[in-house]
Amino acid sequence: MDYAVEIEDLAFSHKDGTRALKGINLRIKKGSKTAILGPNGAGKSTLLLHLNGIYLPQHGRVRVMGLEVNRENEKKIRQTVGLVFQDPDDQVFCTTVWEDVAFGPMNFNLPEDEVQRRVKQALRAVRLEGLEQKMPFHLSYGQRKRVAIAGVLALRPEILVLDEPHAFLDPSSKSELMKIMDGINSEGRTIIVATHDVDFAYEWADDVVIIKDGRVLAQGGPDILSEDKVINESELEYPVLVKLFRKVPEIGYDKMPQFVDEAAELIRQKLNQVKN
Ligand SMILES: Nc1ncnc2c1ncn2[C@@H]1O[C@H](COP(=O)(O)OP(=O)(O)OP(=O)(O)O)[C@@H](O)[C@H]1O
Repeated sequence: MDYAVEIEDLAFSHKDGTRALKGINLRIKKGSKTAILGPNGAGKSTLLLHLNGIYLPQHGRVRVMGLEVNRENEKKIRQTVGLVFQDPDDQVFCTTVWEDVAFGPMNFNLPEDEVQRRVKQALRAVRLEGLEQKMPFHLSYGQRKRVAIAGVLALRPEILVLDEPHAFLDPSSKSELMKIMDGINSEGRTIIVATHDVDFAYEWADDVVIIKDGRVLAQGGPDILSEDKVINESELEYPVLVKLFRKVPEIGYDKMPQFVDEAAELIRQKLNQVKN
């Protein structure tokens, strides 16, 4: 099995002494869509910041695409792993949208025509064409978030890491972002998302990692989000579909539905049985 991320016994304390990570062991499959879930303060952001070397391991090790995360590999790591912060205002700072998205590729000294090509493609991917000359400051929050994503996409990272990409986005921007992420994943890139949104994780991810109190509590397919033990220990909630189907066990199902269409089909089958 090929892994995009391999973490062994990672521990990390912040400068004020807060022990944010207390021995994380985790492997994330290459090409997967992985959701990292956990309550506030669980250590998700601290973990993500280790994936592109913003934080370096104080104890244990982190490898991305086989590369050890350490100071010597810093430049390669930043090219391999693109990190989109929770708040776009921590990331978007240039005078125009175009300059902002071009900033990363220019910093890697790519030729001018290659920079132009990448910026154009990244802006197309996040559907921000036509806003190239706007000041990011004059855009909406959701649009600034997409500028931040485009800036990372323009670096063509093999692993894309997003911290709470849905925070403060309206429902249509959320589903648009989901399509953008799926498009990037279909090119074979690994996508890792930290989120509080269990419904999103249940529907979108093919691997779910639950972090609590600086440790990995559980990892597996999205169906782990229907397990009592996992939900009780993690302080998360069941996804809405799971909540609904747990209340009507008489519908009868072999496997808890993961998608609305699947759930609708089960209900339809049950109604037909009743009618006949
Ligand atoms: N820069 C920092 N300095 C000191 N403590 C920090 C810092 N950043 C995070 N922490 C602490 O480390 C722990 C883990 O925080 P982290 O932000 O990684 O959690 P999280 O799971 O991302 O939380 P949330 O879901 O609320 O964003 C928390 O106790 C937090 O207060």
